[in-house]
Order: sequence, then structure tokens, then C-alpha cells
Amino acid sequence: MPDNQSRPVASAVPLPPVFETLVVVGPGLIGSSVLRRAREFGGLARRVIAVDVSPEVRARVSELGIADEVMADAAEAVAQADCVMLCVPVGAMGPVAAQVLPAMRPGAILTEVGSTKVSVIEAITPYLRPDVPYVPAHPMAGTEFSGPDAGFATLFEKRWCLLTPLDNTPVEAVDAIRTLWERCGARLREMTPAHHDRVCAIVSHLPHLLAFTICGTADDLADETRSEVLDFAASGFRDFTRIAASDPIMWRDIFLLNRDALLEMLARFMEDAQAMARAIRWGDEAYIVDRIERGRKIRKSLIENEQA
Ligand SMILES: NC(=O)C1=CN([C@@H]2O[C@H](COP(=O)(O)OP(=O)(O)OC[C@H]3O[C@@H](n4cnc5c(N)ncnc54)[C@H](O)[C@@H]3O)[C@@H](O)[C@H]2O)C=CC1
Ligand SMILES: O=C(O)C(=O)Cc1ccc(O)cc1
Repeated sequence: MPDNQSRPVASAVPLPPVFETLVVVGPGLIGSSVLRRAREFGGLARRVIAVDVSPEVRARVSELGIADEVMADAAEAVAQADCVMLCVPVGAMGPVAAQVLPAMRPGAILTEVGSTKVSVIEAITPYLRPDVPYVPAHPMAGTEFSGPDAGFATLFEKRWCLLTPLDNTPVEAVDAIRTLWERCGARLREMTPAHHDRVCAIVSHLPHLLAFTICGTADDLADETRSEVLDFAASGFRDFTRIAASDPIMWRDIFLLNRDALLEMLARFMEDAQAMARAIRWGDEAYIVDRIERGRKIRKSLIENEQA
């Protein structure tokens, strides 16, 4: 059981649900966690419907019993909803929005959970309707696993959920999505989509890029030297392999759709790595110690922040 999993706490007075019918398109890690939250804790929606293109995913979600209905036809499903949450890979957000928006009821809210915001908003915008508020969101919670079996109801507890509303997003719609995520246990923050993409490039996308790259480099070395690089890989390398086990399609999409911010952060990282290489070459002890101390400080304040 993951660290942040816990049993549901029965609330004395059940909260009225935020929505009547919530449709989750793409009940993978994130979507199935929202469905489980709705089931196990209540307060999200009276009825939840899951939609997926994959027959295997639909069959598994039915077996798990985490949705009231499981459907293949997104348009048919969303016609019943007062909230539609897209939980598909970021590269699929535009095509899925094109499918669902014409079928949505006037006044129903469209939201999504994509890891990049500027490009997802750009992909969805051509299909938006004036009578369907759109609230872009990004729960900063996840694991290296994907699919409906990977989800769990407490995934979002004490994690940040970033909202990047558009200038014309009605405040009532933002408030409803804020409440939905608060009831998932998340902490909320609003920011512009461009700021979101720069922040996520440094705290999430670049670390994944580094993890994929270092694992590839170690694997190449093991091949070249026929050595036991991977057999004896110690804990530092092990930590990278967890992140490097993440889904290739999801991360391909994120890298390509947050290209500018990610390349900017990568360039800055490479300059700093070059400076560290120089310090090592010339025996600049003070520089090396200073950089390591900064890392330790960041780790300490992050843990303190999480415990607050
Ligand atoms: N994995 C993570 O840790 C986090 C992911 N996200 C974002 O959440 C979204 C979903 O990620 P995961 O849940 O990890 O993915 P996942 O791979 O576990 O689930 C995605 C689901 O979408 C379905 N799907 C794909 N194309 C579809 C389409 N056209 N119509 C209907 N269903 C479709 C897939 O069959 C799959 O069941 C992505 O946009 C990702 O960037 C956000 C926060 C954390
Ligand atoms: O597993 C990890 O370490 C993650 O970083 C999970 C994650 C992946 C993608 C996101 O947009 C947010 C969180």
C-alpha cells in the first residue's frame, strides 16, 4: 500500500456532492483515483461515469466497480453530465475535446488534468463553447504507474492541485472545481498557464528527462563494457529508476507539448552541470560544498513544507 494511502474516514454529516453526474474520460492512474475518491469518500458526485477508448480498460474499470457506468461512446456519456473531466494523455486532449464538447449540456463544466497547460489550452480552445465553462487543472500527484489498477483514493491528499483558469472562465466554475479537488484532499493554487508550464518544467519535467537519460547512459555503459553497472547500482541510481519507469506515451507528449519551457530549463541545468564539472576539474572545494549544501537545504524545507 503506498505511503499516503489510508482508510476513508466516515464523515458525521455527509457533504452534498459538488456535481450530479461526473464523467471521467480516461480512467487510468489519475482518472481512476478520482473515481475511487468519489466512491470511498463521497462529496464529489452523485453518479460517476467512466469512458475509455480501450476495451481492456473499460472491462477492468467495470470489474473494479469504481464507476456507476462504463461507456465507450464519449458523446453519449457526456450528454448526461454536469462535469466532464478529461484524464487522457496531453496529446489526446484536443481530439477528445473535439469529440465531447458538442455533446455537452449547456452550463456543464469541462475540466482536465493535463501535466502541461499552455498547449493543452491551445488544443482545446478551438472547440470551446460560450455556454460550457472550461477550468484547466493539474493535480501535482502521481506515481510511475499507469492504468486503472494503479489508482487509489488518497493519491491527492496534501498534494497541490494547480488551477490555470482563462480570463473569461466564470468564477463559479472555478469554485466548483476547486471544491472538487479540496474534497480529494488537495491544496489549491491558481496561476497563469505560462507560469505553470515553467514551474512544472523545473520541478517535474526536467527531473523525468534526467531520469530517463541517466538510465539510458548507464544501460549503454553496461552494454559497452559488459560490466555490472546495473547489477551493483546503488540507492542514488535506484531512485532515478523509479521515475524512469513512467509511461513512455505520457512523457513523450509532455516533453513535446512543453518544449519551450523544458528546453529553457534544460539549458540552464546544463550550464550549472558544466560549472560543477569545472569545479571538480579545478578542485574548487567551496563551490562543490556550496552546491551540495543547497541541495540538502531544499530537501529539508520540502519535507518541512509537506509536514506543515
Ligand atoms: N501519471 C501521473 O503521475 C500524472 C498524470 N497527469 C496527467 O493526467 C493525464 C492522465 O495520466 P495517467 O492517468 O497517468 O494516464 P493513464 O495512462 O494511466 O490513463 C490514461 C487513460 O486514457 C485513455 N485514453 C487515451 N486516449 C483516449 C481517448 N482518446 N479517449 C478516451 N480514453 C483515452 C487510456 O486508454 C488510459 O486508460 C495525462 O494528461 C497526464 O499528463 C497529471 C498528474 C500526474
Ligand atoms: O511519480 C512521480 O514522481 C511524479 O512526478 C508523478 C507526476 C507525474 C506527472 C505530473 O504531472 C505530476 C506528478
